[in-house]
Amino acid sequence: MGEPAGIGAEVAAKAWAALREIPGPGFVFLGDADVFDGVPVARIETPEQATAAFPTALPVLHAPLAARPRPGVLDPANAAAVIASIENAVALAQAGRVGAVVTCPIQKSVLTGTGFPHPGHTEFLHALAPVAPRPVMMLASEELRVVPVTIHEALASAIARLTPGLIVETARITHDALVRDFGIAAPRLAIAGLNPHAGEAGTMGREDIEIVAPAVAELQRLGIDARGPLPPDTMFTAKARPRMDVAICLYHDQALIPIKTLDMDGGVNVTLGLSIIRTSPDHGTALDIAGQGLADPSSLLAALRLAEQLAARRSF
Ligand SMILES: NC(=O)C1=CN([C@@H]2O[C@H](COP(=O)(O)OP(=O)(O)OC[C@H]3O[C@@H](n4cnc5c(N)ncnc54)[C@H](O)[C@@H]3O)[C@@H](O)[C@H]2O)C=CC1
Ligand SMILES: NCC(=O)COP(=O)(O)O
Repeated sequence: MGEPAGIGAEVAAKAWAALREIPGPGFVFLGDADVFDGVPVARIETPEQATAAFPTALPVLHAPLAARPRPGVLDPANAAAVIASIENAVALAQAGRVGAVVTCPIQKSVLTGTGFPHPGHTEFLHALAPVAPRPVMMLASEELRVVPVTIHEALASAIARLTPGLIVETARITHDALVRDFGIAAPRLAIAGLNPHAGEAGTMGREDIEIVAPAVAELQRLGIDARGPLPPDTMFTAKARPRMDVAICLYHDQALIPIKTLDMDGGVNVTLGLSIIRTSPDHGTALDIAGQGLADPSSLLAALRLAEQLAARRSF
């Protein structure tokens, strides 16, 4: 469902309209059926009914919101329903009743404002369905995959928390997921440096020498094809991108700026290190355009396509 005041329901309805006549499993919306205006909705009782309903109506497992949503106007009264829809989706995936969870964007500050302890889906989903020791966020598009080692935290604390161990653990989880879920036999990892020019031999910061380089050495010792620390300003160029299967970046924006700049429409957020499959569009709640019919469903469609491919690989 995502944030009810955002564009989640609009892109879900547009994605349904785009997919309804295409053979495939379809999807079921977990949330309030009454948020859809001018869209045929099928209130189904079980997720198993979704595929049959999909060609004629948007299947919804109805769970009412506490307050009627107003586009662009956040209401903490609906936070519990937003959280419950994520929990319910995960429970259905854990029970094998759906192949994957595709989340619509949440307004993180609203949830944390009500005492929700997780900074984003990624951390919450890992608390619900962990496999690896930590959650890993990957954003993937046709021409680039990126992973931020630190995720939803202030830049100062992200830098303070960097250790060789954290980089190695994140890179190993990423490597294993690329092998298992993406079918890449020997993934090539490009590890970003932290400082300008990857520290310029220590003259612009010691972190690249003391934290990143030892992590790269350890990954190489483990037999992983890892290179770095690479100067962050040139590692994403058109010539450099084909030389990597994933860029391991050190903080959120180092990873997300290049991929969103290159392909905001085709980018998909995938959580690694879970027992279930989870994808999501790369964009947020877009409160500034909510309720105006302007929201582009491309990234949600890409997230649905990738979820289907990953589920097929795990033989759902
Ligand atoms: N997976 C998730 O739950 C995510 C949630 N968010 C949350 O979304 C909220 C807003 O974040 P922002 O940084 O403002 O990013 P945003 O992606 O919501 O919006 C940035 C700009 O892109 C436009 N935009 C976004 N998606 C669009 C679409 N599908 N079609 C047309 N235009 C679109 C918006 O109108 C806005 O001008 C924050 O609370 C953030 O935490 C952000 C990213 C992912
Ligand atoms: N900017 C990406 C993002 O915030 C996605 O977070 P999550 O809610 O998927 O963990």
